[in-house]
Amino acid sequence: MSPLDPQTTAVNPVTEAGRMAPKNYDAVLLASFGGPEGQDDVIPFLRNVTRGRGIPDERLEEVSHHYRANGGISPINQQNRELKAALEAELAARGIELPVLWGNRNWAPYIPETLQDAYDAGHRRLLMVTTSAYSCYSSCRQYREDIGMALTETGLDGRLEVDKVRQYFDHPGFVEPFIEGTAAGLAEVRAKLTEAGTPDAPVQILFATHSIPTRDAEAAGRSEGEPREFEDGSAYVAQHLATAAAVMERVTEESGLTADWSLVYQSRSGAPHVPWLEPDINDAIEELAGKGTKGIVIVPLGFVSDHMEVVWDLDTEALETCANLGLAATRVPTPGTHRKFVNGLVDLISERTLANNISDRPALTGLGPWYDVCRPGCCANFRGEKPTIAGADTTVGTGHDPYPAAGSATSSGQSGEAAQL
Ligand SMILES: CC1=C(CCC(=O)O)c2cc3nc(cc4[nH]c(cc5[nH]c(cc1n2)c(C)c5CCC(=O)O)c(CCC(=O)O)c4C)C(CCC(=O)O)=C3C
Ligand SMILES: [Fe+2]
Repeated sequence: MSPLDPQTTAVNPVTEAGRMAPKNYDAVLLASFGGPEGQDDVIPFLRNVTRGRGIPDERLEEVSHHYRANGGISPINQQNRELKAALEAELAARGIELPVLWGNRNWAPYIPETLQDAYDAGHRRLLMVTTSAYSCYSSCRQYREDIGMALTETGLDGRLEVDKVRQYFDHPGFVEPFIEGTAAGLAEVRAKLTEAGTPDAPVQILFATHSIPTRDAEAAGRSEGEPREFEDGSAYVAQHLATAAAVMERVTEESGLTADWSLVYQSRSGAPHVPWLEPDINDAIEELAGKGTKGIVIVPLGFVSDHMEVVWDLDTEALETCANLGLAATRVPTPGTHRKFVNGLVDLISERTLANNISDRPALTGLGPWYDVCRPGCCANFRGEKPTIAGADTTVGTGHDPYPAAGSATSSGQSGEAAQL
Protein backbone atom coordinates (compact mmCIF):
# COMPACT_ATOMS: atom_id res chain seq x y z
CA MET A 1 0.00 0.00 0.00
CA SER A 2 1.68 3.17 -1.13
CA PRO A 3 1.07 6.25 1.00
CA LEU A 4 0.82 8.16 -2.28
CA ASP A 5 -2.14 6.18 -3.50
CA PRO A 6 -5.13 8.58 -3.73
CA GLN A 7 -7.27 5.99 -1.96
CA THR A 8 -5.03 6.05 1.06
CA THR A 9 -4.22 9.76 1.17
CA ALA A 10 -7.85 10.94 1.04
CA VAL A 11 -7.95 10.28 4.78
CA ASN A 12 -4.70 10.65 6.65
CA PRO A 13 -3.24 7.20 7.24
CA VAL A 14 -2.45 7.25 10.91
CA THR A 15 -1.45 4.63 13.42
CA GLU A 16 -2.62 4.37 16.99
CA ALA A 17 0.45 6.29 18.10
CA GLY A 18 -0.70 9.16 15.89
CA ARG A 19 2.07 8.59 13.38
CA MET A 20 1.64 9.28 9.72
CA ALA A 21 3.22 7.09 7.07
CA PRO A 22 6.33 8.71 5.56
CA LYS A 23 5.74 10.57 2.29
CA ASN A 24 7.85 12.03 -0.45
CA TYR A 25 7.30 15.68 0.43
CA ASP A 26 8.63 18.16 -2.12
CA ALA A 27 9.01 21.21 0.13
CA VAL A 28 9.12 22.29 3.75
CA LEU A 29 6.74 25.04 4.89
CA LEU A 30 8.18 27.13 7.70
CA ALA A 31 5.03 28.61 9.25
CA SER A 32 5.21 31.38 11.81
CA PHE A 33 3.33 34.14 13.58
CA GLY A 34 4.61 37.14 11.61
CA GLY A 35 5.26 40.62 12.96
CA PRO A 36 5.31 44.26 11.87
CA GLU A 37 8.36 45.69 10.10
CA GLY A 38 7.71 49.43 10.52
CA GLN A 39 5.50 51.90 12.40
CA ASP A 40 2.81 51.82 9.71
CA ASP A 41 2.48 48.05 10.05
CA VAL A 42 1.80 48.02 13.80
CA ILE A 43 -1.96 48.62 13.90
CA PRO A 44 -2.82 46.52 10.80
CA PHE A 45 -0.73 43.69 12.28
CA LEU A 46 -2.49 43.88 15.65
CA ARG A 47 -5.86 43.88 13.86
CA ASN A 48 -4.85 40.72 12.02
CA VAL A 49 -3.79 39.00 15.24
CA THR A 50 -6.88 39.86 17.21
CA ARG A 51 -9.57 39.57 14.55
CA GLY A 52 -12.55 37.93 16.25
CA ARG A 53 -10.57 37.19 19.42
CA GLY A 54 -12.21 39.62 21.84
CA ILE A 55 -9.08 41.47 22.93
CA PRO A 56 -9.95 44.81 24.57
CA ASP A 57 -8.78 47.99 22.77
CA GLU A 58 -6.77 49.09 25.83
CA ARG A 59 -4.69 45.93 25.57
CA LEU A 60 -3.99 46.58 21.87
CA GLU A 61 -3.03 50.16 22.69
CA GLU A 62 -0.65 48.91 25.36
CA VAL A 63 0.91 46.26 23.11
CA SER A 64 1.32 48.75 20.25
CA HIS A 65 3.74 50.69 22.50
CA HIS A 66 5.98 47.66 22.81
CA TYR A 67 6.33 47.62 19.03
CA ARG A 68 6.52 51.43 18.71
CA ALA A 69 9.42 51.54 21.16
CA ASN A 70 11.31 49.21 18.81
CA GLY A 71 10.71 51.34 15.67
CA GLY A 72 7.52 49.43 14.91
CA ILE A 73 9.65 46.40 14.13
CA SER A 74 9.19 42.95 15.61
CA PRO A 75 12.36 40.88 15.59
CA ILE A 76 10.38 37.77 14.60
CA ASN A 77 10.58 38.11 10.81
CA GLN A 78 14.34 38.52 10.77
CA GLN A 79 14.62 35.54 13.14
CA ASN A 80 12.61 33.50 10.66
CA ARG A 81 14.67 34.61 7.67
CA GLU A 82 17.73 33.41 9.55
CA LEU A 83 16.06 30.16 10.59
CA LYS A 84 14.96 29.52 6.99
CA ALA A 85 18.52 30.05 5.74
CA ALA A 86 19.92 27.79 8.48
CA LEU A 87 17.41 25.04 7.66
CA GLU A 88 18.24 25.26 3.95
CA ALA A 89 21.94 25.00 4.72
CA GLU A 90 21.49 21.96 6.98
CA LEU A 91 19.17 20.21 4.52
CA ALA A 92 21.70 20.82 1.73
CA ALA A 93 24.56 19.59 3.93
CA ARG A 94 22.65 16.32 4.42
CA GLY A 95 21.88 16.03 0.71
CA ILE A 96 18.13 16.43 1.31
CA GLU A 97 16.60 18.21 -1.66
CA LEU A 98 13.75 20.10 -0.05
CA PRO A 99 13.34 23.86 -0.48
CA VAL A 100 12.09 25.79 2.56
CA LEU A 101 9.12 28.08 1.92
CA TRP A 102 8.08 30.64 4.53
CA GLY A 103 4.58 31.85 5.39
CA ASN A 104 3.05 33.68 8.36
CA ARG A 105 -0.34 33.69 10.01
CA ASN A 106 -0.47 37.44 10.69
CA TRP A 107 1.91 39.29 8.38
CA ALA A 108 3.58 39.06 4.99
CA PRO A 109 4.56 36.68 3.55
CA TYR A 110 1.02 35.46 4.29
CA ILE A 111 0.27 31.72 4.27
CA PRO A 112 -2.28 31.78 1.39
CA GLU A 113 0.25 33.52 -0.89
CA THR A 114 2.99 31.12 0.10
CA LEU A 115 0.72 28.15 -0.69
CA GLN A 116 -0.26 29.62 -4.06
CA ASP A 117 3.40 30.30 -4.91
CA ALA A 118 4.28 26.77 -3.82
CA TYR A 119 1.64 25.28 -6.07
CA ASP A 120 2.61 27.51 -9.01
CA ALA A 121 6.22 26.44 -8.58
CA GLY A 122 5.12 22.82 -8.95
CA HIS A 123 5.07 21.70 -5.32
CA ARG A 124 2.38 19.24 -4.30
CA ARG A 125 3.30 17.87 -0.87
CA LEU A 126 4.38 20.23 1.89
CA LEU A 127 5.57 19.35 5.34
CA MET A 128 4.90 22.18 7.78
CA VAL A 129 7.25 23.09 10.60
CA THR A 130 5.86 25.80 12.88
CA THR A 131 7.69 28.07 15.27
CA SER A 132 5.54 26.77 18.13
CA ALA A 133 6.66 23.83 20.22
CA TYR A 134 3.72 23.03 22.54
CA SER A 135 0.08 21.96 22.24
CA CYS A 136 -2.65 24.57 22.55
CA TYR A 137 -5.08 26.38 20.29
CA SER A 138 -2.66 29.24 19.50
CA SER A 139 0.37 27.07 18.93
CA CYS A 140 -1.12 24.09 17.14
CA ARG A 141 -4.75 24.08 15.98
CA GLN A 142 -4.68 27.72 14.84
CA TYR A 143 -1.86 26.86 12.40
CA ARG A 144 -3.80 23.83 11.18
CA GLU A 145 -6.88 26.00 10.67
CA ASP A 146 -5.01 28.78 8.92
CA ILE A 147 -3.62 26.28 6.42
CA GLY A 148 -7.05 24.66 6.04
CA MET A 149 -8.70 28.01 5.38
CA ALA A 150 -5.93 29.13 3.01
CA LEU A 151 -6.34 25.92 0.98
CA THR A 152 -10.07 26.46 0.81
CA GLU A 153 -9.73 30.18 -0.05
CA THR A 154 -7.19 29.60 -2.82
CA GLY A 155 -9.03 26.62 -4.28
CA LEU A 156 -5.93 24.52 -3.68
CA ASP A 157 -7.63 21.95 -1.47
CA GLY A 158 -7.30 18.59 -3.14
CA ARG A 159 -4.28 19.79 -5.11
CA LEU A 160 -1.82 20.61 -2.40
CA GLU A 161 -1.16 18.24 0.45
CA VAL A 162 0.00 19.79 3.73
CA ASP A 163 1.02 17.81 6.81
CA LYS A 164 2.89 18.98 9.89
CA VAL A 165 5.72 17.71 12.06
CA ARG A 166 4.86 16.80 15.64
CA GLN A 167 4.89 19.40 18.43
CA TYR A 168 8.54 19.32 19.47
CA PHE A 169 8.53 20.64 23.08
CA ASP A 170 10.49 17.60 24.25
CA HIS A 171 12.68 17.00 21.20
CA PRO A 172 16.37 17.20 22.18
CA GLY A 173 16.98 19.77 19.44
CA PHE A 174 14.59 22.20 21.14
CA VAL A 175 15.49 21.34 24.75
CA GLU A 176 19.28 21.15 24.59
CA PRO A 177 19.84 24.84 23.82
CA PHE A 178 17.79 25.58 26.98
CA ILE A 179 19.91 23.13 28.98
CA GLU A 180 23.08 24.94 27.90
CA GLY A 181 21.51 28.35 28.47
CA THR A 182 20.11 27.48 31.89
CA ALA A 183 23.44 26.09 33.11
CA ALA A 184 25.23 29.23 31.87
CA GLY A 185 22.53 31.52 33.32
CA LEU A 186 22.69 29.83 36.70
CA ALA A 187 26.49 30.11 36.76
CA GLU A 188 26.23 33.79 35.82
CA VAL A 189 23.74 34.63 38.57
CA ARG A 190 25.76 32.63 41.11
CA ALA A 191 28.87 34.58 40.07
CA LYS A 192 27.03 37.90 40.54
CA LEU A 193 25.91 36.85 44.01
CA THR A 194 29.41 35.72 44.89
CA GLU A 195 30.73 39.08 43.77
CA ALA A 196 28.15 40.74 46.01
CA GLY A 197 29.45 38.70 48.95
CA THR A 198 26.41 36.40 49.18
CA PRO A 199 27.54 33.24 47.36
CA ASP A 200 24.95 31.01 49.04
CA ALA A 201 21.91 33.26 48.62
CA PRO A 202 18.84 31.49 47.23
CA VAL A 203 18.37 31.51 43.45
CA GLN A 204 15.15 30.58 41.64
CA ILE A 205 14.83 29.45 38.05
CA LEU A 206 11.66 30.73 36.39
CA PHE A 207 10.56 28.85 33.30
CA ALA A 208 8.43 31.36 31.42
CA THR A 209 5.77 30.71 28.84
CA HIS A 210 2.82 32.46 27.24
CA SER A 211 -0.28 32.57 29.39
CA ILE A 212 -3.43 31.27 27.68
CA PRO A 213 -7.08 31.15 28.81
CA THR A 214 -7.55 28.24 31.23
CA ARG A 215 -10.32 26.90 28.98
CA ASP A 216 -7.80 26.62 26.12
CA ALA A 217 -5.29 25.06 28.50
CA GLU A 218 -7.80 22.34 29.45
CA ALA A 219 -8.62 21.58 25.79
CA ALA A 220 -4.97 21.47 24.71
CA GLY A 221 -3.77 18.18 23.28
CA ARG A 222 -6.98 16.35 24.17
CA SER A 223 -8.79 13.77 22.11
CA GLU A 224 -12.53 13.15 22.02
CA GLY A 225 -13.31 9.68 23.23
CA GLU A 226 -9.71 8.98 24.26
CA PRO A 227 -9.06 11.28 27.19
CA ARG A 228 -5.50 11.26 28.43
CA GLU A 229 -4.93 12.57 31.93
CA PHE A 230 -2.43 15.42 32.21
CA GLU A 231 -0.77 17.09 35.17
CA ASP A 232 -2.85 20.10 36.28
CA GLY A 233 -5.54 18.99 33.82
CA SER A 234 -3.73 20.48 30.83
CA ALA A 235 -1.38 19.06 28.22
CA TYR A 236 -0.04 22.61 27.68
CA VAL A 237 0.91 22.92 31.35
CA ALA A 238 2.08 19.30 31.62
CA GLN A 239 4.34 19.62 28.58
CA HIS A 240 6.03 22.69 30.07
CA LEU A 241 6.41 21.11 33.51
CA ALA A 242 7.89 17.92 32.08
CA THR A 243 10.26 19.79 29.76
CA ALA A 244 11.38 22.08 32.60
CA ALA A 245 12.05 19.03 34.78
CA ALA A 246 14.09 17.47 31.96
CA VAL A 247 16.10 20.69 31.62
CA MET A 248 16.81 20.82 35.36
CA GLU A 249 17.86 17.20 35.52
CA ARG A 250 20.39 17.68 32.74
CA VAL A 251 21.62 21.04 34.07
CA THR A 252 22.46 19.43 37.41
CA GLU A 253 23.96 16.36 35.76
CA GLU A 254 26.18 18.38 33.45
CA SER A 255 27.11 21.42 35.55
CA GLY A 256 26.66 20.22 39.12
CA LEU A 257 24.55 23.34 39.71
CA THR A 258 21.00 23.33 40.95
CA ALA A 259 18.27 25.65 42.20
CA ASP A 260 14.57 25.67 42.93
CA TRP A 261 12.39 26.21 39.89
CA SER A 262 8.83 26.97 38.90
CA LEU A 263 6.69 27.56 35.83
CA VAL A 264 5.38 31.10 35.37
CA TYR A 265 3.33 32.89 32.72
CA GLN A 266 3.59 36.11 30.78
CA SER A 267 1.87 38.26 28.15
CA ARG A 268 -1.67 37.75 29.37
CA SER A 269 -4.29 39.56 27.30
CA GLY A 270 -8.06 39.12 27.06
CA ALA A 271 -10.74 40.51 29.34
CA PRO A 272 -9.91 40.66 33.08
CA HIS A 273 -12.83 38.42 34.10
CA VAL A 274 -11.69 35.56 31.85
CA PRO A 275 -9.32 33.24 33.75
CA TRP A 276 -5.85 32.74 32.22
CA LEU A 277 -2.93 30.64 33.47
CA GLU A 278 -1.10 32.12 36.46
CA PRO A 279 1.10 33.24 38.20
CA ASP A 280 2.30 36.14 36.11
CA ILE A 281 6.09 36.26 36.05
CA ASN A 282 6.26 39.71 37.65
CA ASP A 283 4.00 38.69 40.55
CA ALA A 284 6.09 35.57 41.03
CA ILE A 285 9.31 37.61 41.16
CA GLU A 286 7.86 39.95 43.79
CA GLU A 287 6.67 37.09 45.91
CA LEU A 288 10.04 35.34 45.70
CA ALA A 289 11.88 38.54 46.62
CA GLY A 290 9.60 38.87 49.64
CA LYS A 291 10.62 35.40 50.75
CA GLY A 292 14.36 36.10 50.46
CA THR A 293 15.27 34.98 46.95
CA LYS A 294 18.31 36.96 45.73
CA GLY A 295 18.82 35.67 42.20
CA ILE A 296 16.54 34.86 39.25
CA VAL A 297 17.26 32.94 36.05
CA ILE A 298 14.52 33.46 33.46
CA VAL A 299 14.23 30.62 30.94
CA PRO A 300 11.90 31.49 28.01
CA LEU A 301 10.86 27.85 27.67
CA GLY A 302 7.69 28.59 25.72
CA PHE A 303 9.39 30.41 22.88
CA VAL A 304 11.41 29.48 19.84
CA SER A 305 13.04 32.83 19.12
CA ASP A 306 13.66 36.31 20.56
CA HIS A 307 10.49 37.98 19.36
CA MET A 308 8.61 40.87 20.94
CA GLU A 309 7.11 38.88 23.79
CA VAL A 310 10.63 37.86 24.82
CA VAL A 311 12.44 41.18 24.31
CA TRP A 312 9.63 43.25 25.86
CA ASP A 313 7.82 41.13 28.41
CA LEU A 314 10.97 39.41 29.70
CA ASP A 315 13.97 41.61 28.89
CA THR A 316 12.23 44.91 29.53
CA GLU A 317 9.55 44.20 32.10
CA ALA A 318 10.58 41.11 34.05
CA LEU A 319 14.27 42.02 34.24
CA GLU A 320 13.23 45.52 35.35
CA THR A 321 11.09 43.99 38.10
CA CYS A 322 14.18 42.08 39.23
CA ALA A 323 16.36 45.21 39.11
CA ASN A 324 13.83 47.22 41.12
CA LEU A 325 13.86 44.55 43.81
CA GLY A 326 17.66 44.39 43.83
CA LEU A 327 17.80 40.82 42.51
CA ALA A 328 20.66 39.46 40.41
CA ALA A 329 19.03 38.20 37.21
CA THR A 330 19.55 37.04 33.66
CA ARG A 331 17.46 35.83 30.73
CA VAL A 332 18.55 32.65 28.96
CA PRO A 333 18.66 32.64 25.09
CA THR A 334 15.86 31.13 23.01
CA PRO A 335 16.80 28.28 20.59
CA GLY A 336 16.76 30.76 17.63
CA THR A 337 19.26 29.38 15.12
CA HIS A 338 21.28 27.33 17.61
CA ARG A 339 22.94 24.49 15.68
CA LYS A 340 21.26 21.86 17.83
CA PHE A 341 17.84 23.37 17.19
CA VAL A 342 18.36 23.60 13.44
CA ASN A 343 19.67 20.02 13.39
CA GLY A 344 16.71 18.91 15.48
CA LEU A 345 14.20 20.47 13.09
CA VAL A 346 15.89 18.72 10.17
CA ASP A 347 15.69 15.45 12.15
CA LEU A 348 11.97 16.09 12.68
CA ILE A 349 11.56 16.62 8.94
CA SER A 350 13.57 13.47 8.23
CA GLU A 351 11.31 11.39 10.49
CA ARG A 352 8.55 12.03 8.01
CA THR A 353 10.11 11.67 4.58
CA LEU A 354 10.49 8.54 2.52
CA ALA A 355 13.97 9.13 1.21
CA ASN A 356 15.55 10.23 4.49
CA ASN A 357 13.41 8.36 6.92
CA ILE A 358 14.92 8.02 10.36
CA SER A 359 12.98 5.71 12.63
CA ASP A 360 14.40 7.15 15.83
CA ARG A 361 11.87 9.43 17.53
CA PRO A 362 13.64 10.99 20.45
CA ALA A 363 11.64 12.61 23.26
CA LEU A 364 13.03 13.84 26.57
CA THR A 365 9.75 13.57 28.50
CA GLY A 366 7.31 10.74 29.11
CA LEU A 367 4.60 12.72 27.29
CA GLY A 368 6.18 12.41 23.87
CA PRO A 369 6.99 11.78 21.13
CA TRP A 370 3.88 13.84 20.35
CA TYR A 371 1.44 12.95 17.52
CA ASP A 372 2.12 13.66 13.82
CA VAL A 373 -1.62 13.79 13.34
CA CYS A 374 -3.78 15.51 15.94
CA ARG A 375 -6.51 13.40 17.44
CA PRO A 376 -10.15 14.45 16.92
CA GLY A 377 -11.12 17.60 18.80
CA CYS A 378 -7.55 18.31 19.91
CA CYS A 379 -6.96 21.94 21.06
CA ALA A 380 -10.62 22.82 20.43
CA ASN A 381 -11.59 26.13 18.91
CA PHE A 382 -14.47 27.36 21.07
CA ARG A 383 -15.43 29.99 18.50
CA GLY A 384 -16.53 27.50 15.89
CA GLU A 385 -14.74 24.78 14.03
CA LYS A 386 -12.88 25.64 10.82
CA PRO A 387 -11.35 23.47 8.11
CA THR A 388 -8.14 22.06 9.55
CA ILE A 389 -5.26 20.04 8.17
CA ALA A 390 -3.20 17.33 9.88
CA GLY A 391 -5.93 15.93 12.08
CA ALA A 392 -7.16 12.35 12.19
CA ASP A 393 -10.64 13.71 11.43
CA THR A 394 -9.75 16.30 8.81
CA THR A 395 -10.16 15.93 5.09
CA VAL A 396 -8.56 19.23 4.03
CA GLY A 397 -5.02 19.29 2.66
CA THR A 398 -4.88 15.56 2.18
CA GLY A 399 -3.85 15.78 -1.44
CA HIS A 400 -4.84 13.45 -4.25
CA ASP A 401 -3.94 16.09 -6.84
CA PRO A 402 -5.45 15.19 -10.20
CA TYR A 403 -2.85 17.36 -11.94
CA PRO A 404 0.60 16.35 -10.68
CA ALA A 405 3.40 18.77 -11.50
CA ALA A 406 5.79 17.80 -14.25
CA GLY A 407 8.71 15.97 -12.72
CA SER A 408 7.06 15.47 -9.33
CA ALA A 409 7.24 11.89 -8.18
CA THR A 410 3.91 10.07 -8.28
CA SER A 411 5.41 6.67 -7.76
CA SER A 412 8.50 6.29 -5.72
CA GLY A 413 9.94 2.81 -5.74
CA GLN A 414 11.02 3.58 -2.19
CA SER A 415 7.90 2.61 -0.36
CA GLY A 416 9.77 -0.13 1.48
CA GLU A 417 9.94 1.72 4.76
CA ALA A 418 6.54 3.30 4.51
CA ALA A 419 4.76 0.57 6.37
CA GLN A 420 7.31 0.40 9.17
CA LEU A 421 5.87 2.77 11.67
C1 LIG B 1 0.65 30.32 23.28
C2 LIG B 1 1.07 31.55 22.53
C3 LIG B 1 2.28 31.79 21.91
C4 LIG B 1 3.48 30.85 21.93
C5 LIG B 1 3.53 29.95 20.77
C6 LIG B 1 4.03 30.64 19.54
O1 LIG B 1 5.12 31.19 19.58
O2 LIG B 1 3.31 30.64 18.55
C7 LIG B 1 2.21 33.07 21.30
C8 LIG B 1 3.22 33.66 20.54
C9 LIG B 1 3.22 34.94 19.99
N1 LIG B 1 2.29 35.92 20.19
C10 LIG B 1 2.67 37.02 19.49
C11 LIG B 1 1.97 38.24 19.43
C12 LIG B 1 0.71 38.44 19.95
N2 LIG B 1 -0.08 37.52 20.58
C13 LIG B 1 -1.29 38.10 20.94
C14 LIG B 1 -2.35 37.48 21.59
C15 LIG B 1 -2.38 36.16 22.08
N3 LIG B 1 -1.35 35.23 22.06
C16 LIG B 1 -1.79 34.06 22.63
C17 LIG B 1 -1.05 32.89 22.79
C18 LIG B 1 0.25 32.71 22.31
N4 LIG B 1 0.98 33.62 21.56
C19 LIG B 1 -3.16 34.23 23.00
C20 LIG B 1 -4.02 33.18 23.63
C21 LIG B 1 -3.51 35.54 22.67
C22 LIG B 1 -4.85 36.19 22.87
C23 LIG B 1 -5.56 36.35 21.59
C24 LIG B 1 -5.97 35.05 21.01
O3 LIG B 1 -6.71 34.32 21.67
O4 LIG B 1 -5.53 34.73 19.88
C25 LIG B 1 -1.28 39.44 20.47
C26 LIG B 1 -2.43 40.44 20.61
C27 LIG B 1 -2.12 41.46 21.61
C28 LIG B 1 -1.95 40.83 22.97
O5 LIG B 1 -2.97 40.44 23.50
O6 LIG B 1 -0.82 40.71 23.44
C29 LIG B 1 -0.04 39.66 19.85
C30 LIG B 1 0.47 40.94 19.23
C31 LIG B 1 3.88 36.74 18.78
C32 LIG B 1 4.63 37.69 17.85
C33 LIG B 1 5.58 38.52 18.63
C34 LIG B 1 6.30 39.50 17.75
O7 LIG B 1 5.63 40.24 17.02
O8 LIG B 1 7.53 39.53 17.78
C35 LIG B 1 4.22 35.45 19.09
C36 LIG B 1 5.40 34.68 18.59
FE1 LIG C 1 0.59 35.63 21.38
